[in-house]
Amino acid sequence: MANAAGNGAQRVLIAADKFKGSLTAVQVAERVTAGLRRVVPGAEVEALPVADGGDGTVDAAVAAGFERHEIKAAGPLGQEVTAAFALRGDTAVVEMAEASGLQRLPKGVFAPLTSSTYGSGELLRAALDAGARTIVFGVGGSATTDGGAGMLTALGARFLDKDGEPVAPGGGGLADLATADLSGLDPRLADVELVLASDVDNPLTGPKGAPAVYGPQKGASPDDVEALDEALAHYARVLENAIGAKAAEHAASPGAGAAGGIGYGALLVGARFRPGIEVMLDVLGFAPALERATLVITGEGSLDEQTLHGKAPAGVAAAARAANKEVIAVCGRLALPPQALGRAGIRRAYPLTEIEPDVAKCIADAGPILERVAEQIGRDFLT
Ligand SMILES: Nc1ncnc2c1ncn2[C@@H]1O[C@H](COP(=O)(O)OP(=O)(O)OP(=O)(O)O)[C@@H](O)[C@H]1O
Ligand SMILES: O=C(O)[C@H](O)CO
Repeated sequence: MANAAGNGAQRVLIAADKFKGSLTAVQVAERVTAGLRRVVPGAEVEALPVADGGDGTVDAAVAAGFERHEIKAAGPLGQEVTAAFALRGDTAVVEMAEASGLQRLPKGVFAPLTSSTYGSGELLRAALDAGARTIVFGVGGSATTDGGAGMLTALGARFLDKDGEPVAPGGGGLADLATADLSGLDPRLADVELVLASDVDNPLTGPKGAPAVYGPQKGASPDDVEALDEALAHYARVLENAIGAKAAEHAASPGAGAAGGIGYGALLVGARFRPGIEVMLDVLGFAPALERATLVITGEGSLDEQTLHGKAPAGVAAAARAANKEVIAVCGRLALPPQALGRAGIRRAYPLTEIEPDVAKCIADAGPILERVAEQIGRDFLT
């Protein structure tokens, strides 16, 4: 294939997300760089691992120069976990999945009714303690469906049952909620810019709400989904009694249903919703890197229908297309036809399965196979 630059002087920007389950975004960038350099030893390559607010977001920020801060926080089941946030100057990147993500559950365990976001609130508090004035709150990949009640509790809110006792952790416990009191919320929240960097734009409840759409991936049965939907709707009504109509407006807003409704909790404390990949591209310094590039390589584990709905490669491709830069993609598996890729601004995708048809092998041996894929890209675009 002809080199798009026509003179062998491509400047490549690798801006890919992780291959979930096989490679981190940093490893994807390293392997692609290694493969390209094997074909063109002096290739100009810049790596900018990306994330969409879900798991991997703190790692991407750290790769872009943020400092990693670790704290002990509550995991989804209340167990102690080590969770990190990222800080640069007075901007923090807090990833809810660090404390409350699916990967924080013991292997094979799901707890759709009882998982709590308390640890995410502890992470936000730690970011405030560290002096953050802007907090990018990346959400997605959660184990939880508690409407952010755990997070708000860690930040000073009180959620009580009819006997004045705290309700049980998790979305299930919200069915017993009688009163909500937000008066004790950390006052520093009023002074920070809080950005809800969300992977999805669902409302809190209803057919497109958090329990119905994302409950099943957290192990919720149809009965659990119904119970969670009712509990979250009840929670929103109790909050409406406590703070007025804006509670109901937030529940219906885009992103309220992100990460089991933690989006709703974040909106209640003044967060502004933005698509996660857009926020992260800003935070990571994508625009200046894009300006330097002539060819962009994006990607993720599975390029599929979901990718087109605001996932990292779609966000990267949209920004690159707007800047008139050529975009190709690497992925583990490819489930999109060339026309759909084209519409998303991706000229060509290179799945690992083109080299190794056995998906299990592609996952087990992802790094070396990705290097071979990158060698092919080097031959197609850099020589
Ligand atoms: N090395 C690989 N080879 C083949 N398929 C892979 C490989 N790594 C990951 N996958 C596929 O990609 C899926 C993960 O997809 P992906 O990395 O796009 O994350 P996701 O589930 O869309 O979540 P997120 O929104 O966090 O990116 C895996 O379940 C698997 O099917
Ligand atoms: O965590 C979740 O529920 C999904 O990633 C959607 O935000």
